[in-house]
Amino acid sequence: MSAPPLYRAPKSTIDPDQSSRSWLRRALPVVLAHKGLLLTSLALSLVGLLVQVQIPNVLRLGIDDALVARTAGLDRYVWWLAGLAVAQGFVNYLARRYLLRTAYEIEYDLRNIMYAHLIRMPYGFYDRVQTGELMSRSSSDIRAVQMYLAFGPSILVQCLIAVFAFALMVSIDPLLAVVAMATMPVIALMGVWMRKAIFPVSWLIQSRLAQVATVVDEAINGVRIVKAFAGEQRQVTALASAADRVRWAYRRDAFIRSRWSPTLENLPRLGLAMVLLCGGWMAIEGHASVGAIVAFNSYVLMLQPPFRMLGMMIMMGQRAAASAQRIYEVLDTGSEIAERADPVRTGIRGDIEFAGVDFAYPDGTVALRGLDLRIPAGTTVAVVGRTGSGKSTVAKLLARYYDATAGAVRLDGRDVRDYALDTLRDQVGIVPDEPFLFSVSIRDNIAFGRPDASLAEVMAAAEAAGADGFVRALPDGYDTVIGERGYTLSGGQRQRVAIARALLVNPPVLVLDDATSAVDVHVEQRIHDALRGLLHGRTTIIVAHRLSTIALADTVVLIEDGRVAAQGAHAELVAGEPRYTEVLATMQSGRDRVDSGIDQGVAA
Ligand SMILES: Nc1ncnc2c1ncn2[C@@H]1O[C@H](COP(=O)(O)OP(=O)(O)OP(=O)(O)O)[C@@H](O)[C@H]1O
Repeated sequence: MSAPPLYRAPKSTIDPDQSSRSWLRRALPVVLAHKGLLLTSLALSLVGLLVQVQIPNVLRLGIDDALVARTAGLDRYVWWLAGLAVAQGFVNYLARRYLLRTAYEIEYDLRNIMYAHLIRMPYGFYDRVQTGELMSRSSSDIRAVQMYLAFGPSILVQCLIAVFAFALMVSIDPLLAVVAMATMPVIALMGVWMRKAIFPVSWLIQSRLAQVATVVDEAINGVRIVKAFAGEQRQVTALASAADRVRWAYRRDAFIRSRWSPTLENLPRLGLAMVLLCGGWMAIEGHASVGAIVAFNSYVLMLQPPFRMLGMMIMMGQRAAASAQRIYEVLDTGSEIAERADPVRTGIRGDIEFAGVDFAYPDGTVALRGLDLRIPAGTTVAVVGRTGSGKSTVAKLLARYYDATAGAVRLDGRDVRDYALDTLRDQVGIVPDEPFLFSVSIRDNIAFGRPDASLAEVMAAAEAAGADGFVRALPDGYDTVIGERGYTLSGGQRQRVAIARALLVNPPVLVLDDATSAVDVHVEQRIHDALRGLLHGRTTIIVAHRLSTIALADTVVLIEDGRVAAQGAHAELVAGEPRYTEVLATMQSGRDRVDSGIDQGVAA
């Protein structure tokens, strides 16, 4: 069995109780958790800047002293300039390394915070949201926020060059310094306008990218259905129309960027012309040196890259704000299935009671109406009923996938809401009719609930579930890695692996929700024989669509329209409950078509 990968928990969390705060304040803990790295990178950037702003000054002294006045040798200034350039390059390299490390640490944390939240969300949440939407919030939205959180402070530090350059220019010539920086207030104003214009488009882009992800996700996951109904062209058209909506949003974005960015970047260049005009006039009049004009020129040029980045940062900021809100929407969705403060963690015997249980799914569909049912520990009950009558819902409430709208579901006399969720789900094993398998080995699939199980235990569970024979015949036996979702196995084989998975955990309450529907009657018979031994002492609920399955149970519960219509031994119900015989007849006619009536004999 492969060793579980190491897990490093995120160093911080995003508190859901602070939804009124600005997105940046809420994200601050994630940044501050890496403040050591971030501050080192910012400090290094600052040192780089301090070195950089010295360069024009040395140039000025070189020109004025070595070229114009000839009071000093040129080589000294050349060495100084070369030394400063090398020092600046080295410091910038270090700053960038630290900055990128900060960025990826922040991304790691954000991803893990999001995933830890998603994986704990209840069934009801996943009924409502689309996978593609969640995928895009967990990937591109997180990337957008990470970029801004890590690179934003660094760009702001870079922009400090304006302050340093201004200070140095003032020390050389205050009047010329004011002229060189005259465009700065206009730049600040434009930045504010641009932010306002770009935010709605950023929001649109991110939500439309999520729509594309949803179309792709459904088409890939449903590719077998798409092909079965020759729906390829329809899917291509659906994607094209989603992609077209993204393209429209990106074009709006590009339009806004192309209108504002060049102006924002080039405004400092206007400063160049003004320096030449005023500085040139002052030099002619003898109020300024040629070296000072060259230095001012360099300073103004030096301002351009940070201001280009400032424009980018404003765009990034708006995209990050939109993305952060999309991430917070998920993080702020609380789990409706909450544990009480001091949950019960004791094991159970398996007494089950539904007392006046009403239940409606989050979309309002009423599934159970005043359901009363008692299943004593250690018994096996078959639940039958027409399709949609509420059989699977009974199982889902038992394991607290959902909570009852009214009434109570009790295990050993205690409300299921009193138990710790992991305790409850360890005690109640559910095998659904369409099991999900992971793209790992069969052994790891069976051992999913007990990763520490030995191979012998895995094989014993597989044997009981009737899976051992076909697994041994696979090329790598239990080590065979199955294709995505187990599609390289047949439906019946997948079901048997899922039964083995539940049996390995050996829960005191086992629910088989039509778990052998895709297995042929002979194999089902063998599984039942094995289960009969294993079911002993365990409370078992079998949602049954076959007479052969019902034969396993001590009692049968007939569910109609979300309530218990009748309960008793199979023979009693057949004798005295016409609704039961009606349901059996419909089950049987459906089965007959599948099994050619083979299993009628089993029930008899
Ligand atoms: N996730 C869901 N969201 C909304 N409604 C649901 C959901 N799951 C089931 N339902 C509805 O709840 C009712 C009961 O469903 P349930 O799955 O319990 O029926 P069932 O008796 O197990 O049916 P079947 O024998 O076909 O599996 C049905 O009307 C169904 O449409």
